[in-house]
Amino acid sequence: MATISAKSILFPKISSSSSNSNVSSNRSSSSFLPSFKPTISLKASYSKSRSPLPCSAIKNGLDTVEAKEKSASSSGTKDATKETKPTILVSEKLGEAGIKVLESFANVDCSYNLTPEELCKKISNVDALIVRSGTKVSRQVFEASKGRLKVVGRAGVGIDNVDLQAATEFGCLVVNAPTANTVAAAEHGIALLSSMARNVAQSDASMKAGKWERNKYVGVSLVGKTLAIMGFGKVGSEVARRAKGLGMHIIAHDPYAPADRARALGVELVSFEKAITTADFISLHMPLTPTTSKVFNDETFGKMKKGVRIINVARGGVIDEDALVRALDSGVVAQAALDVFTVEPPPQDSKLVQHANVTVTPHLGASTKEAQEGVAIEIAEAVVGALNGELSATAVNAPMVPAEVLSELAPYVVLAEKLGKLAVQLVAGGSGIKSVKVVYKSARDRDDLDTRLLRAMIIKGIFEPISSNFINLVNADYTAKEKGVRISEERIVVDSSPEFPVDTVQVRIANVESKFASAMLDNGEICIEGKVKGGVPHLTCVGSFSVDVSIEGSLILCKQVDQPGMIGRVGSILGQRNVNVSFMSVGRIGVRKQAIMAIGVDEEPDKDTLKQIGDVPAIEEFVFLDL
Ligand SMILES: NC(=O)c1ccc[n+]([C@@H]2O[C@H](COP(=O)([O-])OP(=O)(O)OC[C@H]3O[C@@H](n4cnc5c(N)ncnc54)[C@H](O)[C@@H]3O)[C@@H](O)[C@H]2O)c1
Ligand SMILES: O=C(O)[C@H](O)COP(=O)(O)O
Repeated sequence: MATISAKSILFPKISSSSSNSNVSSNRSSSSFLPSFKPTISLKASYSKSRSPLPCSAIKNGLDTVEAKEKSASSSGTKDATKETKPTILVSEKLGEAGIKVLESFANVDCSYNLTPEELCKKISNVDALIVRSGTKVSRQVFEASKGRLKVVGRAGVGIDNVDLQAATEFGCLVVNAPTANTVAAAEHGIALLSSMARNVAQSDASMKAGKWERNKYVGVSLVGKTLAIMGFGKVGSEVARRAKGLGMHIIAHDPYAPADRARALGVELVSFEKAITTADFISLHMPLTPTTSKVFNDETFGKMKKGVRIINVARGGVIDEDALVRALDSGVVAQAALDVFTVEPPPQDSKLVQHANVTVTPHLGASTKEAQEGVAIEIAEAVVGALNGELSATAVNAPMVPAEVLSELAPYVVLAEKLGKLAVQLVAGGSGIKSVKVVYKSARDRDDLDTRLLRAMIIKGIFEPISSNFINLVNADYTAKEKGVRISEERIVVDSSPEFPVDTVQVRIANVESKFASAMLDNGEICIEGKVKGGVPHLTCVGSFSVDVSIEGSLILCKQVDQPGMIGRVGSILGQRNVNVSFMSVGRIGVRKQAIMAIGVDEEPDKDTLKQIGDVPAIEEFVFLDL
């Protein structure tokens, strides 16, 4: 059985050597990969010899550990437990419960208020980084990590402070904690809505200044007023639910929200135009993206009802803050209540913050004890899971693959990587790969096969041996694109058992020369095909020759004229050189015609041995493939 875990789709597993380190491993084996039993123990630390993924990220990690071990042992201070654990940097305050989860698995470095330079300095020594909204995880951070940083955990929802493009390019998974602070943010939105309408903050300040200004702070009622929710996602829906209880009429604008969810809450989904022109109150709950940046500006404020009131617990950047000051000064916007700002903290002399009709809080939406504990546990489990190689349900820059799909595809994932690795070794040096086609034959409907994992693993198999990059599900497509290689896929429905997701997988590489001409089809493509038999990946076709060998160890492919004694001849050359043969298979186009002999070997034969095989007169060509 091939020694690779489906978990390595994401990362080589890092696990703690402490006794409770298997908490998340157990979770992963039972809930994430329920039926797949990897040959690497879930409790084992990864090691160089076992690692199925020779990659810079692994090497960096190992080098660090090994270097530490060397220096520690020479100084007599070796602490094996500490050295074998991954390191997680927490750069902003995280709930205690989350820290405990992290500490049971990793060395945890809680260093708050780091400057960008300090963060870049630390980052090359950590495997994961956990942030809230106050840490900018820029491209420089990923560059400075030199491939060691594998996961960024955002303890909250908004990931606008993380450079996702850079994370993806560096193969770093970004996960967030999208649900635990929803209610807290919604409650804060309602708190701002009510306190703004009744001038709570202003009148509080006035009284504390010794005044009693009952006429100045007459408020407005909420009942019967129209509230427009901009962004009808998790927080927006919860704000709607609560505002309905206050007797408000709720409309919402969200280009992506399902109408039935809105209907179920008695909310009418409307256009942006209708929302901003008819609302008495506008509450913002969309993410900050290039499309939503400064979407509230002079033009859009100009269309609003005079005296509109605005609440923002989403992101400061969705409002053009200078335009809001102008709209407040002109009275178009009567009041604003803001929890978030374009720059946080905003400058002390900010006209917006100082405006008499503005209520502000310092980004407190998620700051309840309950939400912070929840977020901390949610992100800690996601980060530990990701370091364990699991695909996170809250991955932001990788496809989320349901556990049952992953479990079913696990043996095919191994097959896919091996086929990629095999195919690329058949390409003659100097032939630039431009196009790879993957053909999946399956008895299932075309739509009933999620090929993202398989495609990623084929890309990994092809490119990892010929690049210094560590390739995983996060960056596989990006890597292929960056290298200018077009990956296309074709699914062919065949008459076989629908019990298995895939019957065969073919990898075809066009417009290249091959080291082994027999691997080419008449159309000039290198083509190899494999299938899973009894859970083990098998090579079933090379060019137009059928073979049947399990893909493990290394392989010698020989093209010969089919004749008696060939297996014995090659077998005895290998035997004399003490190279153990694990299997042999001959595929031929007809009796005594062209044939391909596939020989599995446990050791790599030396050059002389390979030359002796090549010198056998009936052998026309041969190639040694390292799997
Ligand atoms: N102040 C805080 O402490 C705090 C706390 C939690 C969340 N937030 C912020 O609140 C926002 C919403 O969080 P969420 O958990 O509800 O996220 P969510 O992803 O569940 O909801 C966001 C919604 O916005 C919609 N959307 C996207 N583009 C839009 C557009 N152009 N116009 C209108 N709607 C659009 C999406 O379809 C989605 O339904 C995020 O920006 C998040 O960072 C702030
Ligand atoms: O997007 C979020 O989750 C909120 O803005 C919370 O941010 P915080 O973790 O910095 O409080």
